[in-house]
This record gives sequence, structure tokens and C-alpha cells, in this order.
Amino acid sequence: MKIKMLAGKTIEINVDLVKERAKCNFNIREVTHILDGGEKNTIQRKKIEDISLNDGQSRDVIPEEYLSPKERYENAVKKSCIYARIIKTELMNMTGLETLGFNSPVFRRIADAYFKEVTPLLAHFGMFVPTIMGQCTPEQLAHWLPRALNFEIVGTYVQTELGHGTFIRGLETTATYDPQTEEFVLHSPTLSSYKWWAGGLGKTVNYCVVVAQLYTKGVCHGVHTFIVQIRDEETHMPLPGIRVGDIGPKMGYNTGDNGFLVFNHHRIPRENMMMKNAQVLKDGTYVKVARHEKLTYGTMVYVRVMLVNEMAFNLAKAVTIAVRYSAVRRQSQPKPNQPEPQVLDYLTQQHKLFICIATAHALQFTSDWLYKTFTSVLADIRDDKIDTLPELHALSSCLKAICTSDCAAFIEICRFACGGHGYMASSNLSMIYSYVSATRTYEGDYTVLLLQTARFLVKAWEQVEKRRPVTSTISYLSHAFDKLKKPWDGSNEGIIRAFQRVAAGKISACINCIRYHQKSGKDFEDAWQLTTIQLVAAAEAHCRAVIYDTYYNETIRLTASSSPNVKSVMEQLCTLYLLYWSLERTGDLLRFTSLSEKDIFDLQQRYEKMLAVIRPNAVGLVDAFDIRDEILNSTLGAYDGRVYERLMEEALKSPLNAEPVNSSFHKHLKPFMQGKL
Ligand SMILES: CCCCCCCCCCCCCCCCCCCC(=O)SCCNC(=O)CCNC(=O)[C@H](O)C(C)(C)COP(=O)(O)OP(=O)(O)OC[C@H]1O[C@@H](n2cnc3c(N)ncnc32)[C@H](O)[C@@H]1OP(=O)(O)O
Ligand SMILES: Cc1cc2nc3c(=O)[nH]c(=O)nc-3n(C[C@H](O)[C@H](O)[C@H](O)COP(=O)(O)OP(=O)(O)OC[C@H]3O[C@@H](n4cnc5c(N)ncnc54)[C@H](O)[C@@H]3O)c2cc1C
Repeated sequence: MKIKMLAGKTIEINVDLVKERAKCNFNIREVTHILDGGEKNTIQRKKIEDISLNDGQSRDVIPEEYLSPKERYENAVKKSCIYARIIKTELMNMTGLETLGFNSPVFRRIADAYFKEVTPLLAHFGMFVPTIMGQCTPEQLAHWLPRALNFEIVGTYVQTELGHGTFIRGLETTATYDPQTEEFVLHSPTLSSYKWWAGGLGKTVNYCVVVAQLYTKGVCHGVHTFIVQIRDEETHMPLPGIRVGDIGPKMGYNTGDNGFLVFNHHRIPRENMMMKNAQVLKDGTYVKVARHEKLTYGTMVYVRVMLVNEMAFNLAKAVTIAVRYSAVRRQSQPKPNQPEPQVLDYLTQQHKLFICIATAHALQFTSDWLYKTFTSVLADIRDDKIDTLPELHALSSCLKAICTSDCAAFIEICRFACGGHGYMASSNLSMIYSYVSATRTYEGDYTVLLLQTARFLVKAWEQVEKRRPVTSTISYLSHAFDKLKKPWDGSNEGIIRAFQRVAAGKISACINCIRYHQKSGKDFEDAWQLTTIQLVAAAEAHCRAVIYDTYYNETIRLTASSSPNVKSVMEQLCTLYLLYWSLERTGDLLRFTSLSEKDIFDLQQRYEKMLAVIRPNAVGLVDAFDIRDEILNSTLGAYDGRVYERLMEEALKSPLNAEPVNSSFHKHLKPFMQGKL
């Protein structure tokens, strides 16, 4: 251990980590600023972190794992109120909604210091408020938004039912308009129509956005959104006509009180239908306002966009833990009479971890770019232009699917990289994994969303065939008709072009397959179903080509005025990312490009050399994510590297260690061992 001064405090730092930090050849702060989107953002983030975390209110004395499910939930509610009060009274005033945004990733990031799993208010922040913002008329907005932002009401987003999650048009909950009383009657006609899953619904919220089939004048107009009060504002008792409760234990999100909700002819005022996109007049006349019927699905698109950022952050957390631990951990003796190396020195360990650092960068830059695309499409929609929506839907769908899936896979690799200690709850890797693995399913299942992107790609292909112009993210398709395979070019640009060729080749193969089935008598829907395995693969290839292109171009743009070493380490990571995926996808490259066996050998050599180049900067690179210990919440990943000390300290908190002999010994084990049981 070495004593060091950090932020005015004296702390002991593991000597290997001290040496690692001394080896780092770039300015860590500069990289942090790039990842935060500029120095101003870093300063603001740190200020917010200080306000939210410095009084220690986020910390639990007893680790959450030792509490009962009920106590864990109650503790999460308590901490939600502390944090929400800080956001409401100190942070909003400080920064202003317009500069920071209610759902700023900074608030989300700090939440991890408060909640090991999730806050029961996640869906209030993440879905209820955004739906109010996106689906209300100006009058409705003026009524509901201040109440929700001030936490006078807390809400969630209630869409999924026992019988249907993916197929929204198949939802069964009905909202039938009664012109006599000017009310909607909400009803759950079948068991499969019971609402299921909404976060915070079980015990926390008193309002929700409900997605239901709208009936007026005897006609069904499809799914629409309604603001529904479900609990009394004073007593919190469920209102008449409402049955509501918690759905029980899950793989994660256990402090999130996901709930069920059953309506028995529950009445709400006509004004509670969210009427920005469609209206029901007092006499029951239905009026369509929006030019695109899927604008009702806007909240889902928004959350899919936000989730890409969530993935970048979660992977940054996991790899910070795994790299710091790997620098501290020593194991085995590859050479006789030599000291045991840090496990970070093993090439295979570098192969596991450096791709995770690069992926966290790739996802961060892609997420920032996607968010900009999202806000620009939102502006188009405000100007009544809806032609950019399909591309946003296709992009957000595939990026949500691939980023959540890659992130979950890489977090699991971070756990493998930490050996046995990675399996300890106190490493926090299992909690990060269970949180992230759900994101592959919620807000649109992986396969289902990739098939949405595939629909867009198939249509785009047909446009390209007709020599019509297509949008920027699919402009590469226009080169797909070039007959000659170009010689393999292993530069970064060359690799990106090669993967665009792979995507185009896969889309073309899908088109051929669909047409083949159609020619043999199948209708389009059947031909589509028979091609779905390939369609999913084509959408994945397209998505990866978008990520490669965005990561590469954003790296160049964002480091244009950086110091030489920062520029070079960021470019090294980007090159590593492209080489890694080239080697992972040699089959595709052999099929669709002129890659040869010799080129694969060269790629492998370059990849391994790049691991060695990045090695001295590995700890510096994870330090640059600048994630506070309170947020990492990990015995293995803390800044000071006191791994074994922390593991022991945490072990001693186990209630089993409070007494030398547990009563079960005398009650069960001893009589059994003595043959008396
Ligand atoms: C205390 C302080 C704490 C501080 C915390 C701070 C908070 C920060 C928050 C940030 C993180 C947020 C985390 C939130 C947690 C969320 C938890 C999870 C919530 C949920 O899961 S909600 C439920 C989500 N459900 C889904 O996603 C269902 C998926 N299904 C669908 O999206 C659709 O049904 C599907 C599959 C797209 C099909 O729809 P369908 O109606 O059948 O449409 P068609 O297939 O017929 O397609 C017709 C046509 O429309 C196009 N389309 C479809 N969807 C869209 C869309 N959204 N936008 C635009 N266009 C769309 C489709 O492509 C077709 O087009 P064609 O041209 O091909 O005809
Ligand atoms: C932790 C968590 C939190 C959640 N929070 C909320 C919430 O706050 N509010 C809310 O409304 N919902 C919420 N959900 C529900 C979530 O949105 C759905 O579970 C999700 O959209 C998947 O739908 P499903 O469960 O119906 O899966 P299904 O659609 O039944 O999927 C089952 C399988 O069928 C496949 N499949 C389905 N349709 C097709 C198809 N057309 N083609 C090919 N394969 C297909 C899928 O790929 C999957 O493999 C939450 C879920 C979880 C896990």
C-alpha cells in the first residue's frame, strides 16, 4: 500500500495501481471531458455528484442483500424520497430544466450510489413524465406536468399485459367512451388482459399512463394512452374498481415493485385521454390529429434511445471494476523463479477486457449521436414533417437490441475476468448484469426489434433497386450493385466499408430468399416468416456497420483538437474495436468480401499488437470513466484497490457472523450428526 492524497483526504492505494497510474501516458482528465461531452459537462456532473453524495445519505449501513424483500423495498422508497428531494430542491434550481434535462444521464448515474437494484421511481422519471411530455395537448401538459415534476403525483407506464407485451395491437384492456357522463370506462375483460410488469405499480405510484383499446360509438380505434388515477392521493388506498399489487420476486429489479393492475369498469374523465395525437369529442366523435399513427409509441422510442446511453454507462462500470481488479490480482507462474504476474498481463485477460473499454466508448459516442438524431426528428415532427420517423424507429430499434445484448455479454465477461471474487455480490457485477440483462427484453425484445429494422431495410433495398435516393444511414446500399469485389483493405475505413458490404450482402440474400419463397407460391407474410433468421442477422449486420461508422467518425471529430497522446489512445481503442469484430466475423467477411486466409493472419497479429500497445494505459482508461466509488459500489473496483481488505470487511457484515454458533446447529445439524434425527 502507498499513502496518497486524493481530494484533500489521505488514502492508502494499492502499490500495483500506483504503478499502473504512473505508466499512463495520456491526460486522463482530457478523456473524461470527451466522454462527458465537454469540460463544462464534467464540471457540472462533478458538482451535482458532490451535492447528491457528499452528505453520505445514499449509503446503507447494512448491505441490502441481508434485508427481507419488504425491507429492501421500504429502504428503496426512503432513499428515493431523499434523492428525489435533492433533485427537486437543489439540482433543478441549480441548473435549470432546459440545460440539464429531467432525465439527464447524470441523475441516472448518481442513482446507482443510492440503489443497489433500482428505485421504485425509475418509471416515473423514465416513462411517466416523458409520456406526459410527448402525448399531451398544451392544456393537458399545463395540468399534469407540474404535478408530476413536483412529485405531487407519482406515476408509471402501464402497457404490457399477462397475455401480450410485444404485440401492442393485441392488448385487450378496453377504454369505452360514455357520452352520457363524458367518461371513459376502463375494463380488464379477461385474465390475459390483466396489466403486468409496470415498474413502481405494485405499491408506489398513485397515477399511471394506461395503454388500452379505445372504443367510441361502438367502433374500436386501436390502442391509445390515458392518465388514470389508481390510488387515493391521501390514503394511498386503491380506488374502487381497481385491483393492484406486486408481481413478486424477479431475477433483478426487486426494489422496483413491478406490479399488476386489474380494472373493473373503472371510470375516468374524458380529459384524461392523452389527446395530442387523437381526440374523442364530448359527443364521442373520434378525431385523428397526428399524421403518423405510431406517434402513440413515442415513449418507447425515447426510452430505446436512452437505453443506449444506459448501456455505455453500465459497461463502463463493469470494466472499471474488472480492470482495476486485474491490476491488483496476481496469479500463476508462467516463468519459473519469477514473481506471479498481475492477471492484467495475460494476453487472454487483455482480450477479455480491452474490447469492453472500447465498446463503452463506442456505445457512448453512438448514444450521443443517436440522441442528436432523436431530437432532430422530434423537431421535424413538431413542424409536421414525419418522413424521418421510420429511419429513427429503425435505428433506435436495432441499436437498442444490439447495445443491450452486447453490453450484457461483455459484463458477464468482466465477471469471468474477476474469477471467483467476481461472483461475490459485493463485487457488484452480478447486480449490474441482472439489471442489464433485462434491458435486452424490456422496451422491445431483441429479436422483435431487429425484425422491425429489417422491415425498413427490405423497403430501403427496394428503393435502391429502383435507383431512388435513400437516407444517410443506408446510403451504403447504393454500392451493393457494384459487381466486382474490391481488394481487401485492412485500414479502419476499409474495414468499415467491408462491413457495409456484409450488411448489404445479407439484406440482398434476404430479398432473394423472400422472392424465392414467393415464386414457389407463398404469400409475402409466409415468405417473410421463412426468412426471419436471416432478416435478424441482416439487421444485426446493418446495426454493427452503423456503430463502426459512428464510432470511427466521432472519434476523429471529438479528438480533432486533443493532445497527441489522447488522440492516439482513443484511435487505438477504435482500431482495436474494428479488428476485434473483423476477427469475430471472419465468416461474414470471407463470404462477402475478398478477405483471404493471409489477411486473417495479419488481422490477428495487428489485434494482438494493439492489446500490447493499450496495456500500459488500461488503468488510466478506466480511471477516465471517472466513476465514483459510491456509484461503483464494488469491493473489487474501488479507486484505491484495497480489494482483499474490502472483501473481508464486507464478509464480516454477514448476519451469520454475528454469533459464533448458529442455532440451527443445536436444532438440526447436531441431532442429525448424532443419529438422533
Ligand atoms: C429517484 C431518482 C432516479 C433518477 C433516475 C433517472 C431516470 C432516467 C431514465 C433513463 C432510463 C429509462 C429506463 C426506463 C425503464 C423502463 C422499463 C421498461 C418499460 C417497458 O418495457 S414499457 C413496454 C415496452 N413495450 C414494448 O416495447 C413493446 C414492443 N412492441 C412494439 O414496439 C410494437 O408493437 C411492434 C413490435 C413495433 C409492432 O407494432 P405494430 O403496431 O404491430 O406495428 P406493425 O408491426 O404492424 O408495424 C406497422 C408500421 O409501424 C412501424 N412502427 C412500429 N413501431 C413504430 C414506432 N415506435 N415508431 C415508428 N414506426 C413504428 C413499423 O415499422 C411498421 O412500418 P412499415 O412501414 O413497415 O409498415
Ligand atoms: C424488468 C422488466 C421491467 C418491465 N417494465 C415494464 C413497464 O414498466 N411497463 C410495461 O408496460 N412493461 C414492462 N415490461 C414488459 C416488457 O416490455 C415486455 O416483457 C417486453 O416488451 C417483451 O414482451 P413479452 O414479455 O410479451 O415477450 P414475448 O413477445 O412473449 O416474447 C417471447 C418470445 O417470443 C418471441 N417473439 C415474440 N413475437 C415475435 C415475433 N413477432 N417474431 C419473432 N419472435 C417473436 C420473442 O423474441 C421472445 O423470444 C417490463 C419487463 C421487464 C422484464
